Amino acid sequence: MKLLERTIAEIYEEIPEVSMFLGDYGLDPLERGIPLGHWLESLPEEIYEDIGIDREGLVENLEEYLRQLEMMQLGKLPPVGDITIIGGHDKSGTPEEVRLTLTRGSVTSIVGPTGSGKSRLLADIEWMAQNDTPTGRRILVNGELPDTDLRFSLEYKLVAQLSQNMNFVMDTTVAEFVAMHAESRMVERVEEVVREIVTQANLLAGEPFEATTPVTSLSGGQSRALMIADTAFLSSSPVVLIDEIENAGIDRKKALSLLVRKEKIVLMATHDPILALMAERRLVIRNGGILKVITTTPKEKENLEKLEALDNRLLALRTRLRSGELIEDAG
Ligand SMILES: Nc1ncnc2c1ncn2[C@@H]1O[C@H](COP(=O)(O)OP(=O)(O)OP(=O)(O)O)[C@@H](O)[C@H]1O
Repeated sequence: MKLLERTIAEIYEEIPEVSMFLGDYGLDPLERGIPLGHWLESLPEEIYEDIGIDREGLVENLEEYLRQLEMMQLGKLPPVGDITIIGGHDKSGTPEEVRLTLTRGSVTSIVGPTGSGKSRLLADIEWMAQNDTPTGRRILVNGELPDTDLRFSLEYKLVAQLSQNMNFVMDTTVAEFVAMHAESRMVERVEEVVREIVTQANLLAGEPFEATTPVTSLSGGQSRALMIADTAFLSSSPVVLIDEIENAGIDRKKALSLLVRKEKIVLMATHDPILALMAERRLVIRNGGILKVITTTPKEKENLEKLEALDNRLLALRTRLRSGELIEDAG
């Protein structure tokens, strides 16, 4: 039920801080058996004039206060060190014999044909599934069942998603955009953090951009680089899910190492062999289930270097193509 529809007595009982919030405005409801919304409506105009805020403003401030309160309480929760995926079943109901723990600072790739269930696995993690999704999987946090409040909290996000397309609609500069995020995260030294994020994003992006560039004029690669740096530095979510980072015109290796350095648990669904081998483990999905868990072998890591050399050659060809050259020698 919405806050304003609940009685003041109920609210005070559950969230005593609300009486402190109202007290700061010199408000102290005597009759507490009525809904908070009714009481606020019943207050004469002069009172709102005295406290210098109208009813909507007061309600907005109360909502913001409650959001911050919730974040502070969540901040006191023990940090997430690892998550565990406990297998359910595939699309045919065959049990998935898996119990897999992913720790901070690790990268896991998810591979499998289209429609095999890669996104479903990411969604199970995002929702901290408890045998209540089509796969029957369960997700543990720090080896334990996650708190129900945590599961359904709007503020606490276990997962930050990086999707292929970033569509900026606001007319702000890069610096303003990042500063807004930093402020909403209640970060201190906002300017310093903004500078760091823009620098890091520039290291990932093929073409440089400035803090003063409007976000709407960033290229696909630049905006993706910005979102990755922003997530690494500002997102409090311990888990980062990446869907198809390929073709984004960014340095994928640096992007991953930036996220790992920030101690995230990174999972990425990918069809790109370079990305798949950069991960230390890959989950092979088939028919909705985790078929195999492969640890990247030393031989594969060696091959990674060859694949990167190949990729660089392709990249060079792409650059030549773009600049209008003939590609008669593909070497
Ligand atoms: N174990 C399962 N049991 C039942 N349904 C499942 C299971 N796993 C996945 N599904 C369902 O199968 C469908 C396809 O899965 P999903 O979209 O995750 O595939 P995908 O591998 O991400 O595909 P793409 O590569 O095309 O994005 C979805 O409707 C999903 O809910």
